[in-house]
Amino acid sequence: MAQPNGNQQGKKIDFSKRKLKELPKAALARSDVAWILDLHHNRLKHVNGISALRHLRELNLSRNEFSSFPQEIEELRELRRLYLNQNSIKTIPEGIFSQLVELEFLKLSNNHLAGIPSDLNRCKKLEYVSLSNNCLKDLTVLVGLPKLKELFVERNYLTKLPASLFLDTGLTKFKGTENLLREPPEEVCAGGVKDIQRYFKMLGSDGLHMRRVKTMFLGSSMAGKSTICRSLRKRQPVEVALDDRTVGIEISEVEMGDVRFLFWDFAGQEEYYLTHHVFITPQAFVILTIDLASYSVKDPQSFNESVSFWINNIQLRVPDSVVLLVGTHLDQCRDEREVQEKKEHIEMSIRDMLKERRENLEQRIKNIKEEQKDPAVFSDQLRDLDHLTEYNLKVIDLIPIDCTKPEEITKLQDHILCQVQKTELFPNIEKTLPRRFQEVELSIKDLKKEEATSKHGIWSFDEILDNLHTKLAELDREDLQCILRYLHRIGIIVWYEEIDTLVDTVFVEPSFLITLFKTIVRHDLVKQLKDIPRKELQQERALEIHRGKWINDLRARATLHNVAIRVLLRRSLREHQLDDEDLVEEIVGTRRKDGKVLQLLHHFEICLPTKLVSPLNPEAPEFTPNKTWQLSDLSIHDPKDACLFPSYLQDNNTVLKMWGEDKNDEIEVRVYFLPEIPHGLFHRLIIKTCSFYPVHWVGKEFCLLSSGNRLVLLKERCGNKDEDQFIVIRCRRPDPLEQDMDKCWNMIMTVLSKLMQLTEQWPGLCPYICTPCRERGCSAYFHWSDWKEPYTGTGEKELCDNGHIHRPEMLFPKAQRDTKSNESLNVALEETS
Ligand SMILES: Nc1nc2c(ncn2[C@@H]2O[C@H](COP(=O)(O)OP(=O)(O)OP(=O)(O)O)[C@@H](O)[C@H]2O)c(=O)[nH]1
Repeated sequence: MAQPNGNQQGKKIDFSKRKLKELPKAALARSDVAWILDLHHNRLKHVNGISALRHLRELNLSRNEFSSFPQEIEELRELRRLYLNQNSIKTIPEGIFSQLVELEFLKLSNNHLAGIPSDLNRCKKLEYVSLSNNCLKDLTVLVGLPKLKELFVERNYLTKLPASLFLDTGLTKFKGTENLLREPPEEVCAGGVKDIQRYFKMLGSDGLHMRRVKTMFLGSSMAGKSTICRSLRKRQPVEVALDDRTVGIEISEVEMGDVRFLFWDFAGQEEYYLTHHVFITPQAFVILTIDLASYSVKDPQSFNESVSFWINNIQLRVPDSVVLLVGTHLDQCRDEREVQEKKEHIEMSIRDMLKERRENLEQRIKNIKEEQKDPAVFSDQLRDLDHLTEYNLKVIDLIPIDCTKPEEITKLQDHILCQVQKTELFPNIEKTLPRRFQEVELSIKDLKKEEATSKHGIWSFDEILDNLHTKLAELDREDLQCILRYLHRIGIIVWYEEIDTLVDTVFVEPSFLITLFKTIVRHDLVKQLKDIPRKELQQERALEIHRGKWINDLRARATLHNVAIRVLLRRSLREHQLDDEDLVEEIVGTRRKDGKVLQLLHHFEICLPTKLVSPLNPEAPEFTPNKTWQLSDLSIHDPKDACLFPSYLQDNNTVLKMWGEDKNDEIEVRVYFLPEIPHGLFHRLIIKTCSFYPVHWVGKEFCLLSSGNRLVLLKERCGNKDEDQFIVIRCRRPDPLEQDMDKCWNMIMTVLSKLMQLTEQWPGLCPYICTPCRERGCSAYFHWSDWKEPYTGTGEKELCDNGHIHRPEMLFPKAQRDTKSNESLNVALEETS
C-alpha cells in the first residue's frame, strides 16, 4: 500500500510526486485528523472517496490530469485552501462553490476554463484567487467578494475589467497582462491596483474611444525606413539625403483615417542594435523595410541580413507582433518579374523560417514526452514550450513600393490603414480612456513648444504638475503619476520612475534623450573622439594626450573615459544649441556625479562603471600585518573613472591568457538557445556578472570571473546559421584534488541565475540547459529538467548514454539535491521569482 512521504505530522498527509492514478487508501485512513492533503505532481483524473476527509482544510491537486472539476470536493465543507492549478479543467459546474463557504485561497491557473460558475460569489471569505492562463472573457462573478485581496488573471481573453472589482474594495494585488484589454488598457493595468482605481475614478461615464498604434520601423541601414516614415507624415515623397543616417530612433505622430500612429523609426546600423531592444515594446505594429533593388534571391546572406535577422529579433523580443513587409526601391528593379520573384522568395523564406521554428519546438516537446521518466519533473518545461508554440508572429505579405512617387505613398498609407482595421490582426486597437488622459496629453504637447525647454523637453515632475494645475485645477499628484505612467508605456514620453535619481525627471521629447544615448553608443565613436576640437577638450580639463589615451583604451579595452563621455555629450548639447550650464551639468554630469545619460546607460546595462587601474582583489589580505581587509563603504562609493562597453570589445586575448587550456576536471554547464542568442544578450550578461564579481577579465565572446581563488569562464558560441548557439559556463577549482564542489557550483548557479533572469526579457526565447559528458570526444549530455527544481537522482554515480561514469557532483549542483544548502541559489531564485 502506498505510504505517505517523509514524516507526517498527523495533520498533514503528503502523497506528492508519486505517479498516483488513484487516491491511496492510506490517505483516507486518518480522516478524523487530516487537515492538509498534498497530492500535487501525480496522475490523478479523479479523487473518488475524498469526501471522507471531512475536516480537510487544505487540498493540493495541482499538476495532475483532471479534465473535469472533481465534484466530490463539494463535500469538504471546511476547506480553506484549494489548489487545482496545472490541470486541464474546462468547466466547473454550478453548485460546488456554494458549499465551500470557508474557502480563502483558490488556485485554478493553467487550465482551460472559459467561465467561472456564478456561485463562486458565495465564497465570501476568499482572499486569494488565481485564474491566470485560462480562456476567461469576463470577471463580473468576482465582484462583491468582500475579502478579496489578491487576484491574478494574466493570459486570458479579457477585454474589459469591471470597475466595481477595484473601486472601494480591499484588492491590493492584481495582475492582468497578456489579455486583450481595452478598458482599462494593458498599459494602465501594468501600473497595478492603484493605477486601475485612478483610471476608473477618472473614467466616469464619458470615456473616450481612441484608436492608436505604436508603429516600429525596422530593417537594415539604407532600406528606406526614414523615407517611408517621413513621406507618410508629409503625405508625399520625401527624399532623405544619403548621408542623413538615422542616429538612434526618430519618433513622430501621424494621424491617418481615424487611427493615430506613433512612428518609431529605428536606425538600421548594427552598432545601434544594442539599445534598440529597450525600446522595442509589445503590442506594436512592425514595418519591416527591405530594399528590393539590392536584395538577391541567389545570395542567402541577403535574406539573412535584410530579413531573417530582423524576423528573429522580433520573434524573440515581441513574439506576438504583427509584421508588415514593405519592399522599397521598386523603381530601381529591372521589371515586374524581378519584383515578383523577390517578393515570393522573401515571403516563402519567412514562412519556412516560422515553420521550422514551430517544428523544432514541437519536436522538443515530443522528445521530452518520449524520454520522460517522470512527467511531473518536466511539466514546467513542457508548459513553457507549449506557451512558446502559442506565440504566433503574424507576417503580412510584402507590398512593393517606389518611395519617389506620391501615388505609391498613398497606396502604402491605404494598405497600412486597411491592415490595422482587421480585428484578427489588431483585436484591441481601440482603447477607452478617461477624458483627463487626453487633456494631460494635449497639455504635454503644449509643453514641448515652450521656448525655454523646447530643445530638450526635460521637465521635473513638479514643474509639469504646476503647469497642468493652471489648466486642470483638480488634477492631483497621483492622477498625474497614473497618466504619466500610461504615456510612458505607450511611448509618448519617457519617465523612468524606477531609477531613484530620475524619478523627478520627465522627458517629454523622448527622441532627444535617445539622441543623447546615441552620442555614446554609435558606430563611429573613434572618429567622434578624433573630431573633438582642442578647445572643447580643455573645457573638461583634458589635453591632447588624454584624447590619445581615450582612443587607445577604447580600442584595446572597450572602455570609454568618463571625461570623454562628458566632452562628447557637451558637444552634442551644443549642437542642439543648449548652453544652460545647470541643465548641461545635469545631463552630462561632473567629476563627482554621473549625469542622467550615464545613469540611464547603467540602468539598461549597456555599460559597466569601472576603474582604469587594475582592480584590487577584495578578498586578498590587506598589506598591514595582523589587520584583516575591510570591505569598507569606500569600495562601493569609490568614483569610477570610465565605463566598459562590451559591445566595443575586439578580441579575447586577455581572457584566454588568464584561463589557459580547458581541463577535463572542470565543471561545465551549457545553455542552448532556440532559435539563436539574441543580439546583445551576452554583452548584458557580461555587465550583470562583472558587476557581481569585481575581479574579472572580458573579451568579445569570453568573460572570466574570479571569486577567491576560483575562476568561472563564460563563453558565447554563435557558430554559423546551421549550428546550435549556446553559452558555456565553466568553473575551475584551484586544486584538482579538492573534492568539495559546492563553491564551484555556487558560482555557476549565480551566473546561471543572472542569465535566466536576462532571458526573461526575450519572451520568444527557448533556453535548454545541460551538462555535457566530461569524457573527451564524447557527445553525450545530461539534461537539466529545470534549473530551479532539485535534482532527484540519488545514485553514487551517473552514466552517460555512451557509458562514461561520473560523480553526480560533477554534473549537477548539490543545491539541486538540497536547495537549502546553497545560499547563492536561494538568492538567485528570489531574484528571478
Ligand atoms: N530611388 C529610390 N530611392 C529610395 C527609395 N526608398 C528610399 N530611397 C533612398 O534610399 C536612401 C536610404 O533611405 P533611408 O530612408 O534613409 O534609409 P533608412 O532605412 O532609414 O536608413 P538608416 O537611417 O541607416 O537606418 C535615401 O537616399 C532614400 O532617399 C525608393 O523607393 N526609391
